[in-house]
Amino acid sequence: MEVKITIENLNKVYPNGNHALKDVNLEINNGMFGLLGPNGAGKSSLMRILVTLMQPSSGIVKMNGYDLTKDREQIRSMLGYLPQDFRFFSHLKTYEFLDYAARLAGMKNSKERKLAVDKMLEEVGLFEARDRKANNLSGGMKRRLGIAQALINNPKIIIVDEPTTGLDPEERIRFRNLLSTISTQDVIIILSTHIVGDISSSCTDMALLNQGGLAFTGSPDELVVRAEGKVWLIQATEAEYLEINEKYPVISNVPNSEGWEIQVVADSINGYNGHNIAPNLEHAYVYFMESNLNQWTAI
Ligand SMILES: Nc1ncnc2c1ncn2[C@@H]1O[C@H](COP(=O)(O)OP(=O)(O)OP(=O)(O)O)[C@@H](O)[C@H]1O
Repeated sequence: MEVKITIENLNKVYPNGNHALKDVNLEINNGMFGLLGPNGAGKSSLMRILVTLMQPSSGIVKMNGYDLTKDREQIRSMLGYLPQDFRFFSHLKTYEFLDYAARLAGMKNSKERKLAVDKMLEEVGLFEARDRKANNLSGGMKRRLGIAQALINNPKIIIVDEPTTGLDPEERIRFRNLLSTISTQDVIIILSTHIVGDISSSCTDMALLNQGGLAFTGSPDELVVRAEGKVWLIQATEAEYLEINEKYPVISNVPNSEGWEIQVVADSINGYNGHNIAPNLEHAYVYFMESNLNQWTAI
């Protein structure tokens, strides 16, 4: 079944006057959707509104036709949420914790619950660890238990806030692959992150938030296209390198026999010995962040 979220003219102004979301318009369909932006961009504010933990100041959000502010019961039954600072009760074992989450989600029949908990533990690769204290699991395992509790109620919309922060690369990849697998099951997964790599490898669509405003929506590939002709590979002497470092955002620097081979993101590199190379999403993100926002006309 198709799932759909529409967000119209969404604003959030905190009581102290902080305007955290400014006229956000967005449509999200089945699959994995990446919400990318630097710290303070408004990602968590948007997530908290979507999971009904916070009211918007104005605007309309609909999920499969249900209105976020009027149909809270229906909306909540569709949602699974993994917050950024997810914690466990220290005394619970892994399966006890998931059983508890299942009860909270309204699964009353204990036999059915046990089946669902075991199945979910298998799915997230924690069945072997089911008797371990949840608190003693590794960082990656804790995140996987976090996603398990978000999924136990078969939600149609799964919202995951900064899920890979603090994970080592192997755990990060494993977690991303898990989300990718889930995203094929007729659900929407919204993944909020400031880590570009989380988006490029797994999301079909994305949005870029900056200072509360939506600066880009589309596929990661469409964002990359915007940086075409803006990424340069320069062969520089030591003195040039220092100069270039002052002028442009340097993406990478590799020493070689003639000095440095440097990647920079810039509209042009007057006078230096360099040529354009194909951009990737990280380049595009840096280009976007460094450019004047006016060049990136809001959609
Ligand atoms: N409870 C609050 N009261 C006042 N201002 C807030 C509150 N929560 C967030 N803000 C402000 O709103 C803006 C957006 O914050 P938000 O946490 O949504 O951004 P974010 O993109 O999730 O960043 P981070 O990754 O750092 O959490 C920031 O300027 C922040 O200081």
